[in-house]
This record gives sequence, C-alpha cells and structure tokens, in this order.
Amino acid sequence: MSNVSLDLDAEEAAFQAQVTAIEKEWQSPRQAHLKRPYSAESIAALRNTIPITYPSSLQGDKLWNILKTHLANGTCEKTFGTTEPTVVSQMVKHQQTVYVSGALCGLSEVQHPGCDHADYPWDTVPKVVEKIFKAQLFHDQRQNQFRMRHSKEEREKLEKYDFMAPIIADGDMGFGGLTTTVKLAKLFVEAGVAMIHLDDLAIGLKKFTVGEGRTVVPTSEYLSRLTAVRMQFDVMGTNTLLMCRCDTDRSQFITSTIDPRDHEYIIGATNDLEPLVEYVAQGMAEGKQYVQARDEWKSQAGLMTFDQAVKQKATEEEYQQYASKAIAYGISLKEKRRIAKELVKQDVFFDWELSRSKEGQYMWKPSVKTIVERAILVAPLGDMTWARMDAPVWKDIVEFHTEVRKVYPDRMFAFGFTGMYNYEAAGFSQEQISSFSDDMAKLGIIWQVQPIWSVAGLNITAEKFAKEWQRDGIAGYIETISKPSRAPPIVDGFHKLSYAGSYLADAFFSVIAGEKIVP
Ligand SMILES: C[C@](O)(C(=O)O)[C@H](CC(=O)O)C(=O)O
Repeated sequence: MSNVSLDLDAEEAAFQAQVTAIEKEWQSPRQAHLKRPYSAESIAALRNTIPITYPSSLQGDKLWNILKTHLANGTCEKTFGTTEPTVVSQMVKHQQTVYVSGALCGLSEVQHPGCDHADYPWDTVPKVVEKIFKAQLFHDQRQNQFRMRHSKEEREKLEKYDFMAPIIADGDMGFGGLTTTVKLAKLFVEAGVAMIHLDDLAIGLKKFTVGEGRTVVPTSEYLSRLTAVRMQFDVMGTNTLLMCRCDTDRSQFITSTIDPRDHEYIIGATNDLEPLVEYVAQGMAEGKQYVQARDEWKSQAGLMTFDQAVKQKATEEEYQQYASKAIAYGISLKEKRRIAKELVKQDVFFDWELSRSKEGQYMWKPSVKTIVERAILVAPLGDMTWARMDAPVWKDIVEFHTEVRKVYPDRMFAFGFTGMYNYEAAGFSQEQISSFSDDMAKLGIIWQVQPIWSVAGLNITAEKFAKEWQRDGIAGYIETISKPSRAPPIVDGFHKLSYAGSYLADAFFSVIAGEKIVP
C-alpha cells in the first residue's frame, strides 16, 4: 500500500525532530514575543517532509533589525507605497523598506481598476510583491556583476546600494474564509515579502460615497484571521513578520454580534420603530433616495449603545451601580440586560436588530478604547501593531499608543498617513505637522508610510512632462530629461548601461562562451 519502505521509527524520529526544532525557533529571541494557541506538534504535522527555505524569512530578519534599531533610537523609517519596480530602484537610495499598497494595486495593477474597496482578486498584491522582489534581485545581481568586473581598488569609486529593502505588503482582510487567508499568507511568503498587515475589516462592504465606509468583523474573527497567518508562517518555518492592523477606530458597522467582547460598542434603537430596512424600502418605493430615507429613520430611532440607553433611563446612583458591574471587557448584552433589570427601576428598551443595515450589518460606535482592546488582545500573534485612523487626531494617537504600551512596553507600531488626511482640519499647526513623524516615533511608531504617493505624486510628474512634451517636443526632452540625466551624477535610465542590465547580459554571453568576467 505504499511506494516507500515503511520505517515507522524513522518517520516518528523525523516528526519529533521537527517538533523540537519548532519549539526551539519559538523560544529564540526573534520569536519569543509571540504566543500561539496551537502546539509545535500540530505545526510539525502540517509541514512538508522536505526542507524548504524562503528568502521571505531572511527579509523578515532584516526588517526586524531595522525596526528594532529604530525602536531603540527613538527614530522611525519613513517609506511610501508603490507598485512600480523602477520607483523601487530609486527609493531604496533613501528608504530602508518598500510598501506595496492594496489601494495602489487596485488602481493600477488589475484589469478592472477601481476605488479602494479591496475588491481585486486575492492574489493581486502578492503578485505585485513578487514582481518587485524579482526586480530587486535583478538590480542586486546586475550591481554585483558590474562591481565584480572591476578590481577591488576600482570598486571603491563605484556606487553601491542595498536594493533588497524589505517589502511590507497589504494583506487587507485576508479575502474571505480562513483557507483563503492561509493561501494568501503562503503566496506572500513565496513572493518574498518581509511583513504583511492584516486587518479586521469585513470583505466587500465599503461604501465611501454614502458615508458607510468601514465595517469590521467580530473580535473572534479577527483573532482567527491573524492566527491563520501566524500558523501558515509557522508551517513554512519563516521569520516573516505579521502586522496586526486594526480598523475599528472610525468604523460604523460590525458584521455580527456573536462575540460579547464587542457588545459594549454595538448600537441599537431605543425607540420601538419599524426596522430600518423596512423604512428604507418603503421610502425608496415612494421615490426617496436611500440616504435620505436612512437618515430620516436614524433621526427617529434614538440610536445608542445599551450602556448609554441604561444611562438615559437610570438615576445617577442606579447607573453608577450598573456601570460598576456591567461595563467591563467582554460582558455580554444578555448579562448587561440582567444587571440593568436588577438595578434600574425603569424598563430599558434597546434593539440592535432594528438598526441593521440593508446588508445586515449592525451599527457600531467607534472609540479609541475598542482599538486598544483589540490591539492588546491580538498583539501576541504579531510583531507590530497599526491602528488605522481616518483622521490624524493627535489626542487619539497618543491615547492609543500609550494604552497599548502600558501592557506591551516594547511594542513596535506602524502608522499610515492615509490619503485623505486634512491636517489643518484636524487642528494641526505648521510646527506640529513638521514634528509629527518625530513625535510619533517617540510613541514607538517606528514604521511610517505614505501609502498612496504614487497616485498624485506620479500624476504631477506625468502631467508636467505630458504638457512639456506636447509643447516643446524632442527639443524640450533633450533639455529637460536627456541632458540633466546624463550629467553627473548620472540618473538611472537606459543610457546608463549598468542600470539597464547591459553588462549583465554581456556577462551571460561571456560565461557561456567560456570567457572570464572578473579581472
Ligand atoms: C494603506 C491602505 O490600506 C492602502 O491600501 O494603501 C489604505 C490607504 C489609504 O486609504 O490612503 C488605507 O489606509 O486603508
């Protein structure tokens, strides 16, 4: 019944050796901060029987060292998002890491571009990571070959860059069920990523234009997603990093009420109306717009959390008693109701089913407290934490990071200067904007990213050139592009043979022909 000799002792010994090796890895300084809800035996049983290694692990270690150095120095890495290998070949001269943004991939790397709804095929971002990683390897190889065709003395005058800047990529919400998340993590590792971030958003529910931007999943689902990625990294035996991103900050909905840890923040109606969906359907049948009908209902529903509803009905003393028993992490609505019934004389009407959206989501009250709770809960599964914020509210930023650091003093944090930030509107002075990065670094926010520079940033350059080219033709091109790029320091381009890979191609020919390629 088998095509190999069945040596059960050897099989058992190999398995136990794997288990021991995994346990050792988990205790190493690189992994000691992680806590898994599964055993080394389970991971060993999920591994292949041949050893496979991945550059992703090396890149993960490299990133780890970069980040830890920043953390120790109170400094930060400032990078930006791109999907373009040419851009990467330049940014590595100033950045230590590269970011592959989902929003950018969705706009420029797919056959059907669109707004940042993370609705592109699940393998889109890993494919872009692979493209960039391979381009980095090309530049690394051609630079090495170019240097090695010179003597040791000559090499002193030649440029040398580290093109292998670790790639951090957007894993969005994992793209569906846990098996998809596992496959996504696998593809990212195979592509050469150093770190991915995974968030707690629901798939397919963003509607920015009608003010229904973000929906999160229950805490338990977020935990499972991150565990799925950690498990897959362990199965592959890589030191790839996992960033736990949390989008709960300004979210308006949650998909389910299954997890009591979320109950404190779920909003319901405190007036006994017809359900929102029925009101909206009726309104639309009468010719109203969705937003108008929805907002009419909302203004009549007395929307609030159960704790707020109790506060409204209780005396000050009753509420104090209620709060001391019922407002704590993980107390379910059922328990809250029981406590309210016991302590508050008046009936508290509250129904979170009435306010469910057309798509079935429950309404959510965002707060810094919820992101702190989620971030602390999942921290042991990941290496870094990112509280994604729709607006740069300095008070919230300080509160979030201070609270998490009370529990995890060495935590490393990330921050995205999200596209639409309006710093003036958020009350920032010019001085505060200038010191924003450094101020955040002091809070442990040591990886900072401008994710979407490549849209407006490249558009400015492209539009400027388009206009000049149309106006001045080749004469203008020679003056504004050719001449400056050929004057020292020579700009990377096709005219620079080392950059374009010409020497590398020649070296292939030479080696094939049996010629020497080193002095
Ligand atoms: C980081 C991000 O996920 C991205 O896809 O680049 C976006 C960027 C943005 O909205 O500016 C995000 O922050 O959600």
